Amino acid sequence: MSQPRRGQGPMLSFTKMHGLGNDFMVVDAISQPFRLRPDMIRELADRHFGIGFDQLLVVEPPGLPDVDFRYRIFNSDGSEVEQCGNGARCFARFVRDQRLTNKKVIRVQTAKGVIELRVGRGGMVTVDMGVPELNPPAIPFAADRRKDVYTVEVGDETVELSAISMGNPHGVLVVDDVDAAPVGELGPRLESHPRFPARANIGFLQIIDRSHARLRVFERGSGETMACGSGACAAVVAGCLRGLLDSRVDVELKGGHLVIEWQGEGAPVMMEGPTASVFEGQLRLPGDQSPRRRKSTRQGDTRPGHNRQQNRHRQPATSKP
Ligand SMILES: N[C@H](CCC[C@H](N)C(=O)O)C(=O)O
Repeated sequence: MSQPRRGQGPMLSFTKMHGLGNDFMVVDAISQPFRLRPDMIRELADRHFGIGFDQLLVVEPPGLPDVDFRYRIFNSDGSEVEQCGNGARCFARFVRDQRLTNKKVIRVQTAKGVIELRVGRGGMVTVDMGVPELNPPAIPFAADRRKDVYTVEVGDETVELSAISMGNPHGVLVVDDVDAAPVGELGPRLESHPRFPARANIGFLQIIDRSHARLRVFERGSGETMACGSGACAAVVAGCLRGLLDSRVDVELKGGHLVIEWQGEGAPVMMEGPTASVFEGQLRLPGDQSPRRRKSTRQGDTRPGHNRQQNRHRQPATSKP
């Protein structure tokens, strides 16, 4: 890991937050200029040489008439993605803490649509995560037709998983014991499996009873996290599709509990959980904000989830000045 370049650019204010230990650097890009290339995001995400976070969340002015903010999400590998459930709850708390709004029902535009955040008491936030997408091409997942459970070859193994999009792609396996689940071995192999052309978040779901479950998630672009909000939503959808869960489920993750509700196909998934604001900080951005010339001229796909390490030529994560 190269040492972070000494900053010569402007100071950037940020807030460190988390939802059940899924942690975020949150930036108000409305009140301050903000440009970060994927390589800079990776440096800041590093838990030894940088700030350390699973995702960077960016608050931008709305791009649609009936929306309060635009919500951009970057994984620790620098890839920009479509959804972050734990991040959405922290986003709602952040924009109120920073006095960017005093609304208690906040509509935000993500890369894949509009979600609604409802601020409750004591840092609790409920998010309408939208209607889950089950049609393979829209997930995206390679399959000749839609099924509740797919059989996927992984090396010389065969696994059964559900494929669901919550705006971002998820694969969900049902296991007997999450503590014994091969998250570290199978997670990365499925995250980058060819049947998930935009990669995927991989959930390992243990059913306790019809209204209680345990879950671990190997996240796309960040590895295993303490919690994954969109992953909990996808897991409950998978459990319901398999006839294993009822419509309201307490999901226990490593970092704590989320309550997920889904009334069935065509209905949105509702997620309720806590938020925490840990500290505020400032950093001096590197002065060199122009896109860096790289030896490899490989042009990567700039769609969410496609920005892998070797693709350095994405447009920097910028907000309109
Ligand atoms: N790694 C995810 C984004 C963050 C999702 C997670 N932190 C959540 O709470 O939903 C992806 O690449 O789609």
